Amino acid sequence: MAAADSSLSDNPRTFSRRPSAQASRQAKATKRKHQASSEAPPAKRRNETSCLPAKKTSVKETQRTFKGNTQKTFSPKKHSVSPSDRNQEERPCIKTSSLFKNNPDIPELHRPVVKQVQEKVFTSAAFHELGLHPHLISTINTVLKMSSMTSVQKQSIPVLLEGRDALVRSQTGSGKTLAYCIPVVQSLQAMKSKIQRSDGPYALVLVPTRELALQSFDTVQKLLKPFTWIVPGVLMGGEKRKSEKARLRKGINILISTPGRLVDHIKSTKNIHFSRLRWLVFDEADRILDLGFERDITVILNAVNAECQKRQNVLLSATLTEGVTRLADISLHDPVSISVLDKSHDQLNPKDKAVREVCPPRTGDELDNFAIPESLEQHVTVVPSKLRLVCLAAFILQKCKFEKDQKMVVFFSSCELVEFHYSLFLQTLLSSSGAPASGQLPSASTRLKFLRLHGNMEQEERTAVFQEFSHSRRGVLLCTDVAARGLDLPQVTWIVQYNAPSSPAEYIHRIGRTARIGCHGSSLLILAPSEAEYVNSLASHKINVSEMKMEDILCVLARDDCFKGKRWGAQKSHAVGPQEIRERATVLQTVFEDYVHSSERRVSWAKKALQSFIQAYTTYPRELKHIFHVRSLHLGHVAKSFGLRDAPRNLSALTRKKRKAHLKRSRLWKSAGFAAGAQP
Ligand SMILES: Nc1ncnc2c1ncn2[C@@H]1O[C@H](COP(=O)(O)OP(=O)(O)OP(=O)(O)O)[C@@H](O)[C@H]1O
Repeated sequence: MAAADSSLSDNPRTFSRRPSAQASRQAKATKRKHQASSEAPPAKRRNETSCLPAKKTSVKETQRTFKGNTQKTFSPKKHSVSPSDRNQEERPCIKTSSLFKNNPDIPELHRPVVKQVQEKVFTSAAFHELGLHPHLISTINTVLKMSSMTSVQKQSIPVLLEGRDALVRSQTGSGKTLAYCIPVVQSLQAMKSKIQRSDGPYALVLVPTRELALQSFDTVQKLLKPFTWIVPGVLMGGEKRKSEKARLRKGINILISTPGRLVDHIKSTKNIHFSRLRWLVFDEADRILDLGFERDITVILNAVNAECQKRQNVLLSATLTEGVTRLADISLHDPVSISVLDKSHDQLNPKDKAVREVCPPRTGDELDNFAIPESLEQHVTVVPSKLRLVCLAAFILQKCKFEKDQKMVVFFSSCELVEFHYSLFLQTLLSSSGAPASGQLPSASTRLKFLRLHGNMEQEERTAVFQEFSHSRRGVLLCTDVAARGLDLPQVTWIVQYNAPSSPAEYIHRIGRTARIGCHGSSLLILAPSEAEYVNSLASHKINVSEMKMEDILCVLARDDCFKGKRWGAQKSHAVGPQEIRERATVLQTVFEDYVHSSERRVSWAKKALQSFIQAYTTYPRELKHIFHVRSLHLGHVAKSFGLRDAPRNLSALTRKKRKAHLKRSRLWKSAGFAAGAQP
C-alpha cells in the first residue's frame, strides 16, 4: 500500500499568512530540491489558495515549514479496502510528511481553578408524600421503578400542583421531565368532568427536537397507564402530515410537539383547538424561546391566547438565563422561580447553608454559572490541527475498542462533518479492526460500532438510530447539537466535543448527556492551540476542565498493531516507545489519506466537509471571535485533518460565494444555540 505524500500539507499558507514573493520563491526552490531528491513521484499539485486575505509570513517561517518534509516511508498494516482502493495499493510508495513537525507550540494551560456550582440530585422524600392519586404513585413505583424524588421534583411538583406558573432550573439529568409530567397527569386525571378524547389538548408541551418529543411522549404514556381515557400524542417534523392530522382529528389531550410542526398544523389543520388548554410547558425553554424559534413561538402563543386565557405555564431548562426569564415575562403569570442550587456549595452565599425550598429569582451573574453534575469529570486536550483526526480516532479506539462497555457521543459542528467522519471511520477504523492483532482481546475488534445522528437525515432513520443507541450498551454516536438537548441516553460514559460549542450553555447541555441522575461520566473537549483560551472562557462560567495530554491519547496506538510501522512489522512483541507511537500515528493518518485520495469523488467529498468546517467556524458569536477566528486556522494543517494532502485550491471562491447565505442561516441557528447545520 502506498504511503501518503503529505508534504504539501505542511504548506505554510494559512488564512492569516501568505509568504512574501521572496519567501515563496525560496519555498518553491526548497520544494523542488526536496522533490528531486525524492524517489517518489510528485503526487500532488501545489496548493495556492488562501481562503481570506492573508498577512505575510517570514522567510524563516516558510523555510521552517518545508524543512520537515523528508520523512521515513511507512506502510500501514494491511487493512480491508474497497475495490477503488486497490489501484492505490499498486501505486509506488510516496513519502509521508511528518505529522509532528512544523506544528504550533501547544500552549501551557493556565486554567484558573474554579469552584463549580453544584446541586444535590436526590432527596429522601418519597412520591407518596405528595398526595398523588394512588394509581399514579404505584405507576411511578412499579412502571418507572422510582421511589424517592429528586431535588427538582421535590421542589417543583407541590408548586405546580398549587396551580402556580413556574420557572424551573436544575442541572442536566436531574429529573425535570417528571417534575412537570407528574403534576400534569395528576391534575388532568382529577378533573371533575372526565376528559374526553375529542376535547382536544388540555396540555401542550413544546420541545426543541423530534427525539426529545418522542422521549417525553414515552414518559407521559407510561404515567397515563392507569388513566386510559387521557390520550397523549406527539407531533414532529418528518412524520406523515396526513396521519398526524387524522390523530389530531380523533383528539389528543396531552400534546407534545416541536414548534415548527405545530405551527404547520395550526396553519393548515382546522382540527386543532386550544379552548380547553390548562397547561403550556416549554421544555428546554432557553432553546425554545431563543431567536431560532421566535417566529414559531409567536404563532403558537397567538393561537393559544386567542382561545384560552387561564392556564398554567412552565419553563424548564438546565440553563435558564436572564435573557430567557425576561422573555418568559411575556408568557408567565406571577411565576415561582425554582432552583435547586446547593447553597452549601454556593460561594456567593457561603454562610447561607440552608437549602431553601423555592429560591427567589437569581441575579444575572448567578444565572450565568450553571450547575454541573458532581460525578462528571471534564477534560480538555490541545491538539495541533494536523493531528486532530488521528487524535480523535486514537481516543475512540482507546475507549471503545480496548475498553469494555463504553458508550460515547462525539459532537461536531455540522451535518456534513458528522457524515464525513462517520463514513471515514466506518471505512477505515472498522475495517482495520476487522482482524484482531496479536495480543489483542478477540472481542475487542467487534466492540467498535458507529452510529450517526443529525438534522439532514430521514426521520425514520433518525428514530431508528436514536432507539438503537439508547438501547445499546456500547457504541460511538457521531452527532450535531441536535442530540445536545434533553436526550436521556442511558449509560453514556464519554462525551467528546470535537468542535467547540458556541456558548457555555451548549457546552453544559452537550456534556449533560452523561453523568445523569447521579451516574459517573466523563467529557473531553478537543481544542487547537489557537483555541486554548477557551478554557478561560469556560472558567469564567465556573466550568472546570482538567488537561489530558495529546501524547497520552496517542499512546493507545502502542496497543493497536493494525497501525504498526513497516520497519517494526517483523518484530514480535517489543516495548513501544514514543518514536514508534509517532510512526503509528503517521500510519493511521496514512490510512485516512489513502482512503480519501483513492478516488476523485472522495477527495471532493473531503473538501466539502472541510468547507463545512470553515463555514461553521465563521459563525462563532462575537464574544468568542477572538478565540475562534478563521484567520488563525492553518488551511494546509486543517486540510490534513480531513485526510487531504493539501489545502483545496478552489475553497476560497466557494467559501465566499456560500458564506453570505450560510452566515445568515447559521446566525439564526447559532443564536438559538444550535451548531451550524444542525436542524431539529
Ligand atoms: N425520582 C427519580 N428516581 C430515579 N430516577 C429518576 C427520577 N426522576 C427521573 N429519573 C431518571 O433520571 C433520568 C434523567 O431525567 P430527565 O431526562 O428528566 O432529566 P432532565 O433534568 O430533564 O435532563 P436535561 O436537562 O438533560 O433535559 C431519566 O432516565 C429519568 O428516568
